[in-house]
Amino acid sequence: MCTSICYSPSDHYFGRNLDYEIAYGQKVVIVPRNYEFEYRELPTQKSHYAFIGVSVVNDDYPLLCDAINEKGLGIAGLNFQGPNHYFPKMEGKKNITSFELMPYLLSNCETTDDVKEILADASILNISFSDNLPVADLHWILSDKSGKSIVVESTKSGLHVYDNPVHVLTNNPEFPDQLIKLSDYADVTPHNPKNTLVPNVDLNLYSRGLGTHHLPGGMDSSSRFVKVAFVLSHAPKGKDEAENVTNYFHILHSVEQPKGLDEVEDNRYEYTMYSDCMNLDKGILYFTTYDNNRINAVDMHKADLDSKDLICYDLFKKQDIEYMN
Ligand SMILES: C[C@H](CCC(=O)NCCS(=O)(=O)O)[C@H]1CC[C@H]2[C@@H]3[C@H](O)C[C@@H]4C[C@H](O)CC[C@]4(C)[C@H]3C[C@H](O)[C@]12C
Repeated sequence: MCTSICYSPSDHYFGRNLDYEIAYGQKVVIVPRNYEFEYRELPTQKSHYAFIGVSVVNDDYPLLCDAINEKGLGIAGLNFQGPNHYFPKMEGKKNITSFELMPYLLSNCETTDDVKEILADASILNISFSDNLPVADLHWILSDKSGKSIVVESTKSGLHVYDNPVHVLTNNPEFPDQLIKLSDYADVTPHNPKNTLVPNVDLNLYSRGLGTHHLPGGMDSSSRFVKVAFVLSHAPKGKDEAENVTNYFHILHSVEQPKGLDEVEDNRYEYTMYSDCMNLDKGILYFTTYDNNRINAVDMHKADLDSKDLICYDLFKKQDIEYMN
């Protein structure tokens, strides 16, 4: 399972929990403006907007998991196995493979409105990056620094772009169905509940937090969608960058998966491998990993963004405990 959010207290903070059981050797990667992109069915691009994200690098190609560009547009790919459907090459359409979608949009768009325009005549092409890598069944959340979010899904009925008023995405089912399920929890509240059950009886509200009694807590996609939408929508605004980044990670970590709870096959468990937080306004990527709770950061504007070569930083680190005595 994975969860992605955009939190907008003043600046806009975008990112995700990547929950899975297979490590692909992801790194933090900066793709500078003059790194050349060759597409399968679109013209080669010698220069474009720069971006930063988490990526697998294969044959010097950035296979992105999530990233933001220098104009403040963010995108993350989350598993969507089942409803997902990609297409063979279609005449009269922009044919974009699933692994090209992120670099193509980040290279060419500043806002989610630009993305809607560019995808109006697009189709996702069913081609893998190489014979030894499977096609990833994904849907995508995109957010921009004006505070808008959208979701892109390719299903048998075609390519769909939905406005995302809750700024949250998890996995199945399709996005409109996830939104509908929020109604089942419309009365969940941070306040202690009013007794409307037996108003004539003086109930002993025996605990704090009873307004969240019905909030789901499962690892499944729908439960995480509802829980993180609630946590995000009630999150406080911090007074500075450090406070906002701290708030952001508390929101995402409210739906993180510890090892041992989500068995995907005998004795093999999905867990939250990393969580990232990308400031869309400042171009800084913050991250924590399963084994390292410290918040690490990479600022894209401190790198040479006019370079032609990928710039990589380690993502997975050892635990870093500050012993006090
Ligand atoms: C597994 C990741 C999604 C995490 C997620 O949504 N988990 C929920 C699982 S489930 O619903 O409960 O089954 C996805 C997100 C981005 C994906 C990667 C990116 O698409 C980049 C390449 C694309 C290649 O085709 C496959 C390797 C790959 C490196 C992908 C591996 C894997 O599919 C990733 C890492």
